[in-house]
Amino acid sequence: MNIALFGYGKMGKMIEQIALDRGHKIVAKIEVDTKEIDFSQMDVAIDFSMPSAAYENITKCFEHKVPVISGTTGWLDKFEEAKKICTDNDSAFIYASNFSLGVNIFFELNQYLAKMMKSLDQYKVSMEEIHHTRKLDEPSGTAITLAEGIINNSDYKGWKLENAAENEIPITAKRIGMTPGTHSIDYTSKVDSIEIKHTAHNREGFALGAVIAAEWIKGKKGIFTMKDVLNLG
Ligand SMILES: NC(=O)C1=CN([C@@H]2O[C@H](COP(=O)(O)OP(=O)(O)OC[C@H]3O[C@@H](n4cnc5c(N)ncnc54)[C@H](OP(=O)(O)O)[C@@H]3O)[C@@H](O)[C@H]2O)C=CC1
Ligand SMILES: O=C(O)C1=N[C@H](C(=O)O)C[C@H](O)C1
Repeated sequence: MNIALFGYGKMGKMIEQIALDRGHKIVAKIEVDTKEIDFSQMDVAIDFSMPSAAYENITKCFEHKVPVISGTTGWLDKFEEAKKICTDNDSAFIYASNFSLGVNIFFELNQYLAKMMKSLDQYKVSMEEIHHTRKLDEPSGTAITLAEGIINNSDYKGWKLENAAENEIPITAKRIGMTPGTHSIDYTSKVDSIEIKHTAHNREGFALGAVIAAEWIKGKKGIFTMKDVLNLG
């Protein structure tokens, strides 16, 4: 399969390696806002660029009917517009705040736990995410997905990084060294705590998930999620 990489930083380089190992060809590596891009050879585009660049990269691909796997976080204020452009152009799209198998299982576990805790008012939820110091956005896209998973299955109405109200999930974002990505959710009562946690040991899981998603989406049309790709029920 011919893959185009939009963004050739930490993730782009790791995706390239995994894609080559799995027998794919990299037909473009786009690092800046290039005007002259040849879309004709691309079976699938994978965007791991920057919050400020993702929307334009993704929608340009849709206009050329190239399916997109989008891992860039921090641009979701334009997500609905991007989905519309995908549909209008009969293209295909998967956005995931986290492409790793482990985190996608963790997303399911988080929702299950939120349902169980919904009626237990004695427990208060909080979340912590830790990433490397080069990360541009906070909280992480993964933390936002986790918060949405709780909000959709409980009486919590939103999330906040600071000064969360009683019905909002407080999220703490820490930036420490080279940390690839650690997310934990804590329910605390006066007598005990329940914590679930996912720790990425490196970026390989994210990159492999993105390549698997690219393989899965080739030839499809529409908007999908990693739950479709991984058959997680
Ligand atoms: N969904 C997931 O599973 C994961 C998502 N991410 C997200 O992916 C994104 C990238 O992460 P990471 O690779 O670590 O970041 P890096 O900063 O290492 O790489 C980003 C790259 O994008 C390049 N870039 C800048 N402008 C553009 C543009 N207009 N078009 C294309 N590329 C451009 C940068 O070039 P230059 O340096 O020259 O500016 C840089 O090489 C982040 O948003 C991160 O949060 C990361 C890991 C997993
Ligand atoms: O920027 C990163 O590094 C990561 N970003 C994603 C996020 O914002 O959740 C996924 C992963 O945690 C690594």
